[in-house]
Amino acid sequence: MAGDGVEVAKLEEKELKLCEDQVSHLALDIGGDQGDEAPAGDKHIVKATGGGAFKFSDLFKEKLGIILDKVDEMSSLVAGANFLLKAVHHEAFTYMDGVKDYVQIDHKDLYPYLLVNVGSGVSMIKVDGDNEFERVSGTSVGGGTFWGLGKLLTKCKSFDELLELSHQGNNRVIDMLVGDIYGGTGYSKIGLTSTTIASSFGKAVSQNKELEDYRTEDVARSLLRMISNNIGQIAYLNALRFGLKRIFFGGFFIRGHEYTMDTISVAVHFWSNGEAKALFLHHEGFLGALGAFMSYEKQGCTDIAHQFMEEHSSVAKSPFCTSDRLESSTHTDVKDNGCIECRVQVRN
Ligand SMILES: Nc1ncnc2c1ncn2[C@@H]1O[C@H](COP(=O)(O)OP(=O)(O)OP(=O)(O)O)[C@@H](O)[C@H]1O
Ligand SMILES: CC(C)(CO)[C@@H](O)C(=O)NCCC(=O)O
Repeated sequence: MAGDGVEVAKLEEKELKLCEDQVSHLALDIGGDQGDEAPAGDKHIVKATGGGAFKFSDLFKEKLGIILDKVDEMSSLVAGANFLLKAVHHEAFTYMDGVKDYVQIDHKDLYPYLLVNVGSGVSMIKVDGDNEFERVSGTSVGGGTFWGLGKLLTKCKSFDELLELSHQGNNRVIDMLVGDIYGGTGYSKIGLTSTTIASSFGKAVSQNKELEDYRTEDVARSLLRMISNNIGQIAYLNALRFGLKRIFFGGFFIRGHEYTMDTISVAVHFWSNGEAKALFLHHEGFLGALGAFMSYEKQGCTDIAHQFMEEHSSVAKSPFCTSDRLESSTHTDVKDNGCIECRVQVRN
């Protein structure tokens, strides 16, 4: 926490509970010592979105004297994605076979697109314009499933550890491939190569092994492939359903992890017969927070949003300008743990 700014960090729910005391310094830094029972008129208002804005509303109010001004989760995600896609030059990229290719988006040709936000669960949103969108689908098999099942199966203590394990693993040890079923060959007549996964975790059925007999690396790898594949497939089917040519994937699950992006890309490529491409967002984990922040402007409180843009953009007046400076600024603030540190001057 800096004296003149606010640091944004991602915390899991259990971490938030553990660090109530530390977080209370936030209140002191923003508003001075108001004590636990600050009078309502003196309380500070902070934009917040997602389930946490509801769930932790009382905690913030009682412990920190901060009122969470709730911004709709889907609107925030869409506003954040639209903003990034218009303002940041190197925001969207494809990822295939280890190659990251930045895609230049023509602002006039941005809509419609499918936004797939992979957090604990997955939301799929058809975006038709600046504030025009519809959540068209979702799946409960998302980042929380990977982390939750992964934790149980591998006894990992952190998400990063689980990702690292998956990086070292070989999914062929546990997944049943088409080749395993077809005696080493593929089923080319219906477009299935011998290495296509026929059944995730399917080999475990006949191998007569206990969980302990598998390497945790291989378990983590199969799990990551299963979930990423499934998300890629459902996303593509929804894009097809609405004739959308672009699918942008965001959410904290992705974390720029190569294998996750590669699997999602392969799934989209496979199901679309190579016609569609998965696009990833450089600032994928912060769409909602950014969108909530942008809502200051919608409310007519242009000062804060504009000030932010003035500090980060070469074209001061327009929050939707193309700006390499914004990009380089956020780049330098990306920390080792994947968090972006964002300092915003708060005016009294
Ligand atoms: N360091 C980390 N610790 C915990 N989870 C992480 C971490 N890094 C990435 N993740 C992934 O991010 C997911 C949570 O993402 P995010 O914070 O965007 O979602 P959420 O807001 O909890 O969920 P939802 O969007 O469904 O409301 C986790 O389930 C996990 O898969
Ligand atoms: C419930 C939300 C929107 C909360 O962010 C998210 O976790 C989600 O989209 N879950 C998937 C729910 C479903 O559509 O099956």
